[in-house]
Amino acid sequence: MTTAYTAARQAFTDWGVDTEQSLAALAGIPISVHCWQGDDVKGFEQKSGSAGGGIQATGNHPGRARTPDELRADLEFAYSRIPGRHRLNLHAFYLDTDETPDRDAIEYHHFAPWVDWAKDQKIGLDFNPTFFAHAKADDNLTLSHPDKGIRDFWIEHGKRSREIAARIGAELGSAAVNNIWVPDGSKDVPVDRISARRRLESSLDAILAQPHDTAHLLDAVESKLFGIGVESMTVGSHEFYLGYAIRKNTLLCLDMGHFHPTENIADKLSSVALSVDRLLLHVSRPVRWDSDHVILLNDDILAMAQELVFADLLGRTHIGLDFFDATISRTAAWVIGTRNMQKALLRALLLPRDSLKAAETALDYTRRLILTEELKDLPFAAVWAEFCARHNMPTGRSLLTDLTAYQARVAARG
Ligand SMILES: C[C@H](O)[C@H](O)[C@@H](O)C(=O)CO
Ligand SMILES: [Mn+2]
Repeated sequence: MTTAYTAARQAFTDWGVDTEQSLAALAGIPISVHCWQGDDVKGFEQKSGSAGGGIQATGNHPGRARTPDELRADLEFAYSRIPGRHRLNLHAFYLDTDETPDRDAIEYHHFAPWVDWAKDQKIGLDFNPTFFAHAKADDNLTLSHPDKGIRDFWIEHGKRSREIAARIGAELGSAAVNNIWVPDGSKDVPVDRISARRRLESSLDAILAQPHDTAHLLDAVESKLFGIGVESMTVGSHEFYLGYAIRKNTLLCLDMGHFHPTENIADKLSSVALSVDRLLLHVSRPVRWDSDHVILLNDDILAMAQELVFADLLGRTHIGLDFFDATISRTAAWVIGTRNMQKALLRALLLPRDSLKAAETALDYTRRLILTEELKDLPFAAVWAEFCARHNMPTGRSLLTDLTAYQARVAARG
């Protein structure tokens, strides 16, 4: 225990906060790290083609992972510099096999090497069907496509993804969150929105018809506002999926890049939490659009973490990350982004929430303001440093050295 932590512990104790309790709570919060930051959302199918679907990884920093083994090596390094025990969020087009199944023919054995690896790493796995980066998604329509043949192809992909995710959850003894996001939308103003939305709803119903043990599989649906090439209408809008999640009892995925730039996503948590049982977050940082920038320890992330803690939502929220920056080291992006989410959660856990809530309940907004501003000077960093020390994790210059050295080792990949 460092002297800085001892002093910090006393400072928080003076505010009625037990830092040991906060550290223990943080250690129990898994973050689902997204595989697709490691290779710029390209996947490992033996097919060409960009991500499409209105998402875009920009940049060409050397060192992109090109194979499952390279991606797992990068992930192992990243997890070795992130305190705590976490999860991997895997997309269906990251299959690890010499076979070349089409999306409607994927099977569990195509992902078994990932499950074996997750067992060795003692991490959980989450899953995502991949409804983009495929010729049958070139119209930016999949589950809502007017052509039944195309819808049936994607429905089969969705069904198989659930089967695979459920098997993964059973194998690892930890429910896999299977998150459905489709890029469906239109570049220009449509004239028949409701038909597209009825087709999407019907396709989702077909995918979700097969019941699964929620100890193995948790179904999530992810809304969006727009994408590149689908600027005028997204079939799976927030309103569509909020209603769908309530009626079908699925998780609702809120991605921080999927709303108008002025919207406060943290504010949505307590509202949707009154109607849906469980939530999935894609913590991201939009810059002018859904640009998927690496998250900073900024007000948006701090507000998200504070809502999770103050509204007591940690127990029913799965925290996933979603950003892909190809202009920097991809392993550094994972490490910095995940640690920033942890820092934000720790800061929220270290706040005297009862005192803050009491001031608000008493309508004593002066006291609330004095508290919120004075509390910003508390020694949060010393408690974070203690958390890292207890997990034998580097900070500051030694973290910089480690991240730089690893990137130098993979840069030769080109
Ligand atoms: C790769 C993911 O499915 C994708 O990022 C999705 O979650 C999303 O946010 C699309 O904008
Ligand atoms: Mn997302």
